[in-house]
Amino acid sequence: MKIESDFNDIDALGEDHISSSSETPLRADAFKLSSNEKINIIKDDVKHILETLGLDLNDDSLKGTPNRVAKMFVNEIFGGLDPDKKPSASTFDNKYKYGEMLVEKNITVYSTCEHHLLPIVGRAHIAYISNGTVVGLSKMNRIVDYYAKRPQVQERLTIQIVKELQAVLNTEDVACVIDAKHLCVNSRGIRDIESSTVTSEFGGKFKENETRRELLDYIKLDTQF
Ligand SMILES: Nc1nc2c(ncn2[C@@H]2O[C@H](COP(=O)(O)OP(=O)(O)OP(=O)(O)O)[C@@H](O)[C@H]2O)c(=O)[nH]1
Ligand SMILES: [Zn+2]
Repeated sequence: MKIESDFNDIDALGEDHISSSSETPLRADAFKLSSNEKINIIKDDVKHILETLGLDLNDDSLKGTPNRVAKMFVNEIFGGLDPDKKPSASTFDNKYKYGEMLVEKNITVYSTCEHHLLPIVGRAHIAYISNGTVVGLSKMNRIVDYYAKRPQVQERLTIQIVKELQAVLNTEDVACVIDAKHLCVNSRGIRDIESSTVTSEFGGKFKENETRRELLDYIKLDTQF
Protein backbone atom coordinates (compact mmCIF):
# COMPACT_ATOMS: atom_id res chain seq x y z
CA MET A 1 0.00 0.00 0.00
CA LYS A 2 1.21 3.52 -0.83
CA ILE A 3 -0.07 6.78 0.58
CA GLU A 4 -0.46 9.21 -2.30
CA SER A 5 -2.29 12.24 -1.01
CA ASP A 6 -1.41 15.17 1.23
CA PHE A 7 2.30 14.51 1.43
CA ASN A 8 3.23 17.76 -0.24
CA ASP A 9 2.69 19.95 2.81
CA ILE A 10 5.42 18.12 4.70
CA ASP A 11 8.15 20.75 4.27
CA ALA A 12 6.10 23.43 6.01
CA LEU A 13 9.05 24.22 8.30
CA GLY A 14 10.69 26.20 5.52
CA GLU A 15 14.26 27.29 5.08
CA ASP A 16 14.97 28.38 8.64
CA HIS A 17 14.00 24.95 10.10
CA ILE A 18 12.17 26.65 12.96
CA SER A 19 8.70 25.39 13.81
CA SER A 20 6.25 27.92 15.23
CA SER A 21 5.20 25.67 18.13
CA SER A 22 6.78 23.24 20.55
CA GLU A 23 4.55 20.47 19.18
CA THR A 24 6.06 17.91 16.84
CA PRO A 25 4.64 18.78 13.40
CA LEU A 26 2.40 15.76 12.93
CA ARG A 27 -0.14 15.33 10.17
CA ALA A 28 -3.81 15.07 11.09
CA ASP A 29 -3.91 11.51 9.73
CA ALA A 30 -0.73 10.43 11.53
CA PHE A 31 -2.37 7.44 13.23
CA LYS A 32 -4.83 6.26 10.62
CA LEU A 33 -2.47 3.44 9.69
CA SER A 34 -1.60 0.71 12.17
CA SER A 35 2.03 0.15 13.12
CA ASN A 36 2.12 -2.99 10.97
CA GLU A 37 0.75 -1.12 7.95
CA LYS A 38 3.42 1.56 8.44
CA ILE A 39 6.16 -1.07 8.69
CA ASN A 40 5.03 -2.66 5.42
CA ILE A 41 5.07 0.67 3.56
CA ILE A 42 8.41 1.80 5.00
CA LYS A 43 9.95 -1.60 4.20
CA ASP A 44 9.26 -1.00 0.49
CA ASP A 45 10.59 2.56 0.75
CA VAL A 46 13.87 1.43 2.33
CA LYS A 47 14.20 -1.32 -0.25
CA HIS A 48 13.77 1.29 -2.96
CA ILE A 49 16.49 3.53 -1.45
CA LEU A 50 18.97 0.66 -1.18
CA GLU A 51 18.23 -0.59 -4.69
CA THR A 52 18.60 2.94 -6.07
CA LEU A 53 22.01 3.08 -4.42
CA GLY A 54 22.85 -0.02 -6.43
CA LEU A 55 22.82 -2.62 -3.70
CA ASP A 56 21.85 -6.22 -4.38
CA LEU A 57 19.14 -7.08 -1.88
CA ASN A 58 19.46 -10.78 -2.63
CA ASP A 59 22.68 -10.66 -0.62
CA ASP A 60 22.29 -12.66 2.55
CA SER A 61 23.37 -9.82 4.83
CA LEU A 62 21.23 -7.13 3.14
CA LYS A 63 18.00 -8.95 2.44
CA GLY A 64 16.54 -8.39 5.89
CA THR A 65 17.57 -4.73 6.08
CA PRO A 66 14.38 -3.08 4.72
CA ASN A 67 12.22 -4.91 7.25
CA ARG A 68 14.73 -4.33 10.05
CA VAL A 69 14.89 -0.58 9.38
CA ALA A 70 11.11 -0.28 9.05
CA LYS A 71 10.55 -2.02 12.41
CA MET A 72 13.26 0.12 14.01
CA PHE A 73 11.65 3.36 12.73
CA VAL A 74 8.12 2.53 13.81
CA ASN A 75 8.68 0.59 17.04
CA GLU A 76 11.95 1.99 18.31
CA ILE A 77 13.61 5.25 17.27
CA PHE A 78 10.35 6.98 16.25
CA GLY A 79 8.09 5.06 18.66
CA GLY A 80 7.57 8.24 20.70
CA LEU A 81 5.38 9.71 17.95
CA ASP A 82 2.62 7.40 19.16
CA PRO A 83 0.65 9.04 22.00
CA ASP A 84 -0.34 5.58 23.24
CA LYS A 85 3.31 5.10 24.22
CA LYS A 86 3.41 8.15 26.45
CA PRO A 87 4.55 6.95 29.89
CA SER A 88 2.01 7.32 32.65
CA ALA A 89 3.89 9.18 35.34
CA SER A 90 2.99 7.99 38.83
CA THR A 91 2.86 10.91 41.22
CA PHE A 92 2.76 10.90 45.01
CA ASP A 93 1.96 13.39 47.73
CA ASN A 94 4.98 15.18 49.06
CA LYS A 95 4.19 13.87 52.56
CA TYR A 96 7.73 14.35 53.77
CA LYS A 97 7.47 18.07 52.92
CA TYR A 98 10.70 18.05 50.93
CA GLY A 99 10.90 21.69 49.87
CA GLU A 100 14.19 21.96 48.00
CA MET A 101 14.81 21.35 44.33
CA LEU A 102 15.15 17.77 43.11
CA VAL A 103 17.63 17.17 40.31
CA GLU A 104 17.81 14.04 38.18
CA LYS A 105 21.03 14.36 36.24
CA ASN A 106 22.84 12.51 33.48
CA ILE A 107 19.72 10.97 31.93
CA THR A 108 20.79 9.26 28.73
CA VAL A 109 19.37 10.83 25.58
CA TYR A 110 19.25 8.95 22.30
CA SER A 111 17.30 10.90 19.75
CA THR A 112 17.30 11.49 16.00
CA CYS A 113 17.98 14.75 14.22
CA GLU A 114 14.97 15.53 12.08
CA HIS A 115 17.04 17.31 9.43
CA HIS A 116 19.33 14.40 8.59
CA LEU A 117 17.84 11.41 10.45
CA LEU A 118 21.16 10.89 12.22
CA PRO A 119 21.57 10.24 15.96
CA ILE A 120 21.64 12.84 18.70
CA VAL A 121 23.41 11.40 21.75
CA GLY A 122 23.77 13.10 25.08
CA ARG A 123 22.57 13.72 28.59
CA ALA A 124 19.51 15.48 29.98
CA HIS A 125 19.35 17.01 33.43
CA ILE A 126 15.93 17.69 34.94
CA ALA A 127 15.00 19.65 38.04
CA TYR A 128 11.78 20.58 39.76
CA ILE A 129 10.59 22.14 42.98
CA SER A 130 7.58 20.31 44.39
CA ASN A 131 4.27 22.07 44.69
CA GLY A 132 2.85 19.25 46.84
CA THR A 133 3.31 16.49 44.26
CA VAL A 134 6.37 14.35 43.58
CA VAL A 135 6.96 12.10 40.60
CA GLY A 136 8.66 8.69 40.54
CA LEU A 137 12.31 9.21 39.58
CA SER A 138 12.31 6.71 36.71
CA LYS A 139 9.32 8.48 35.18
CA MET A 140 11.56 11.43 34.40
CA ASN A 141 13.89 9.13 32.42
CA ARG A 142 10.84 7.67 30.69
CA ILE A 143 9.50 11.10 29.71
CA VAL A 144 12.90 12.02 28.24
CA ASP A 145 12.99 8.75 26.32
CA TYR A 146 9.44 9.16 25.00
CA TYR A 147 10.06 12.62 23.50
CA ALA A 148 13.56 11.64 22.33
CA LYS A 149 12.09 8.82 20.25
CA ARG A 150 10.90 11.23 17.58
CA PRO A 151 12.55 13.08 14.76
CA GLN A 152 13.73 16.05 16.82
CA VAL A 153 15.56 19.31 17.11
CA GLN A 154 17.21 19.64 20.49
CA GLU A 155 15.41 22.87 21.32
CA ARG A 156 11.98 21.29 20.88
CA LEU A 157 12.96 18.16 22.81
CA THR A 158 14.03 20.33 25.77
CA ILE A 159 10.76 22.30 25.78
CA GLN A 160 8.55 19.21 25.37
CA ILE A 161 10.16 17.54 28.39
CA VAL A 162 9.61 20.63 30.56
CA LYS A 163 5.98 21.08 29.45
CA GLU A 164 5.13 17.45 30.16
CA LEU A 165 6.65 17.57 33.64
CA GLN A 166 4.93 20.87 34.39
CA ALA A 167 1.62 19.19 33.56
CA VAL A 168 2.41 16.04 35.56
CA LEU A 169 3.66 17.96 38.61
CA ASN A 170 1.15 20.80 38.37
CA THR A 171 3.85 23.46 38.76
CA GLU A 172 5.77 25.85 36.54
CA ASP A 173 8.93 25.19 38.57
CA VAL A 174 10.58 22.71 36.21
CA ALA A 175 13.84 22.98 34.27
CA CYS A 176 15.70 20.86 31.75
CA VAL A 177 19.23 21.18 30.38
CA ILE A 178 20.42 18.93 27.56
CA ASP A 179 23.99 18.56 26.39
CA ALA A 180 24.20 16.45 23.25
CA LYS A 181 26.28 15.58 20.25
CA HIS A 182 24.67 15.64 16.83
CA LEU A 183 26.14 13.10 14.46
CA CYS A 184 25.04 15.31 11.57
CA VAL A 185 27.65 17.81 12.81
CA ASN A 186 30.20 15.28 14.09
CA SER A 187 30.31 12.61 11.40
CA ARG A 188 29.34 14.41 8.17
CA GLY A 189 29.03 17.96 6.89
CA ILE A 190 31.43 20.08 8.94
CA ARG A 191 32.68 16.88 10.71
CA ASP A 192 33.45 18.63 13.97
CA ILE A 193 33.84 15.69 16.31
CA GLU A 194 34.34 17.72 19.49
CA SER A 195 31.41 20.13 19.50
CA SER A 196 28.26 19.48 21.48
CA THR A 197 25.09 21.53 21.90
CA VAL A 198 23.61 22.74 25.18
CA THR A 199 19.94 23.74 25.37
CA SER A 200 17.94 24.73 28.42
CA GLU A 201 14.40 25.57 29.39
CA PHE A 202 13.82 27.21 32.78
CA GLY A 203 10.25 27.45 34.07
CA GLY A 204 8.86 29.35 37.08
CA LYS A 205 11.37 29.80 39.91
CA PHE A 206 14.18 28.52 37.67
CA LYS A 207 14.01 31.83 35.82
CA GLU A 208 15.42 33.45 38.99
CA ASN A 209 19.20 33.74 38.99
CA GLU A 210 19.82 32.10 42.37
CA THR A 211 17.67 29.03 41.65
CA ARG A 212 19.10 28.65 38.19
CA ARG A 213 22.66 28.96 39.57
CA GLU A 214 21.97 26.24 42.16
CA LEU A 215 20.82 23.86 39.42
CA LEU A 216 23.78 24.62 37.20
CA ASP A 217 26.14 24.01 40.16
CA TYR A 218 24.57 20.59 40.75
CA ILE A 219 24.90 19.46 37.16
CA LYS A 220 28.35 20.97 36.40
CA LEU A 221 28.29 20.00 32.75
CA ASP A 222 30.67 17.23 31.83
CA THR A 223 30.71 16.74 28.10
CA GLN A 224 32.10 13.20 28.11
CA PHE A 225 29.35 10.98 26.67
N1 LIG B 1 18.82 24.46 15.67
C1 LIG B 1 19.09 23.17 15.42
N2 LIG B 1 19.71 22.86 14.29
C2 LIG B 1 19.98 21.55 14.09
C3 LIG B 1 19.67 20.54 14.99
N3 LIG B 1 20.11 19.35 14.49
C4 LIG B 1 20.67 19.64 13.31
N4 LIG B 1 20.62 20.96 13.05
C5 LIG B 1 21.10 21.77 11.92
O1 LIG B 1 20.17 21.83 10.88
C6 LIG B 1 20.85 22.45 9.78
C7 LIG B 1 20.30 21.99 8.47
O2 LIG B 1 20.89 22.85 7.52
P1 LIG B 1 20.92 22.61 5.94
O3 LIG B 1 21.81 23.66 5.35
O4 LIG B 1 19.52 22.52 5.42
O5 LIG B 1 21.57 21.15 5.82
P2 LIG B 1 23.00 20.73 5.26
O6 LIG B 1 23.20 21.26 3.89
O7 LIG B 1 23.10 19.24 5.42
O8 LIG B 1 23.94 21.49 6.27
P3 LIG B 1 25.38 21.11 6.87
O9 LIG B 1 25.12 20.24 8.07
O10 LIG B 1 25.99 22.41 7.24
O11 LIG B 1 26.13 20.35 5.81
C8 LIG B 1 22.32 22.13 9.99
O12 LIG B 1 22.99 23.34 10.26
C9 LIG B 1 22.32 21.24 11.23
O13 LIG B 1 23.49 21.38 12.02
C10 LIG B 1 19.01 20.91 16.20
O14 LIG B 1 18.68 20.09 17.06
N5 LIG B 1 18.74 22.23 16.36
ZN1 LIG C 1 21.09 16.89 11.49
